Amino acid sequence: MRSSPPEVDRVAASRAAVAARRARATVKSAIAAGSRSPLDVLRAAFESPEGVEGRLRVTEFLTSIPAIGQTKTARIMQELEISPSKRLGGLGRLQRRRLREFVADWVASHGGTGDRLVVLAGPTAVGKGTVAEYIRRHHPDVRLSVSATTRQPRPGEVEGESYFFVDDAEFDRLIEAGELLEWATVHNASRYGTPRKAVEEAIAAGNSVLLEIDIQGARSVRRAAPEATLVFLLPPSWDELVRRLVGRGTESPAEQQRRLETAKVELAAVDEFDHQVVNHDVAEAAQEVVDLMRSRKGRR
Ligand SMILES: Nc1nc2c(ncn2[C@@H]2O[C@H](COP(=O)(O)OP(=O)(O)O)[C@@H](O)[C@H]2O)c(=O)[nH]1
Ligand SMILES: Nc1ncnc2c1ncn2[C@@H]1O[C@H](COP(=O)(O)OP(=O)(O)O)[C@@H](O)[C@H]1O
Repeated sequence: MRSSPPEVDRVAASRAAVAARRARATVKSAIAAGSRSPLDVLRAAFESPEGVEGRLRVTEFLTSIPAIGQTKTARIMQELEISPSKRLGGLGRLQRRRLREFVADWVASHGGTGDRLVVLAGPTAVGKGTVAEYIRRHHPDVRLSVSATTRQPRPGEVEGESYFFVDDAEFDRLIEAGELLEWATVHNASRYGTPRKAVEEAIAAGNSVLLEIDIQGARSVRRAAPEATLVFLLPPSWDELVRRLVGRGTESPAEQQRRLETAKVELAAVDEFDHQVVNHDVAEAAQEVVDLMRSRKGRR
């Protein structure tokens, strides 16, 4: 005999589903923030397949691990021969073993001492902004530094998200007070600088921070923080760089010409950098940068 009308059952079931989703989100954030080891989550999932951890999809679990994005997850799933719909609790014995071995290797080679401060620089229009934006959207564990600038906001740009827009007097004050980790005048136009405090606080809290700045700024960071990792974003070819600059259509032909002259000089700086990433495809370049943020073996 029913003890409650069907609507009550439905409400209770949907409440339970929301609670279960929340619980899974909590586990994922804990993995992403590094406060819970992925191996510990696997152990819990295999012990009680119907528990929160056991109900996590393998894809959700993998993408929660810092430096594993969607592209890499798809590749791992294929290698481990696990279908994308599988939950951790629903894996067979062989799949469990393969996944555990994979995660143990990953933790051993990526855990703990990842490179915390990473600079992404490169010539004009190579795609720095595009790759940084992709990382912001797909890798929420990576903190992107928000620069201060004296340039005017463009339509759609948000104060404190795109930049901190300040006037010349305030920028002078920031420099004098030592509040900038580095700063530079970019494209002979406006001044841009990295607020020091936000970077230091994020690193102290155990987060990785990415600075998308120009090449002069990258050199200043190297002086101020020698432990930082410098990544140079390269275009697939010179012609493609020209196409991207022209295609973006945000500069006049004269300004484009000037920037291309600067780009030639900047490309010569590539050897000063720890790593080079070619921006063929935005998602792949972003994944490479994120991987470098964690790899201990990556440094030259
Ligand atoms: N040194 C330095 N360069 C920055 C900083 N923030 C942005 N930049 C660089 O300033 C340049 C101009 O950026 P932006 O005004 O967004 O214009 P866009 O590159 O033409 O879209 C880019 O090369 C950025 O990498 C910063 O804090 N410090
Ligand atoms: N991998 C890519 N393939 C094709 N076009 C790209 C790629 N990355 C960026 N772009 C395009 O190139 C132009 C310049 O990119 P942008 O991010 O503004 O460069 P930067 O910040 O280095 O000056 C933009 O129009 C952008 O959409």
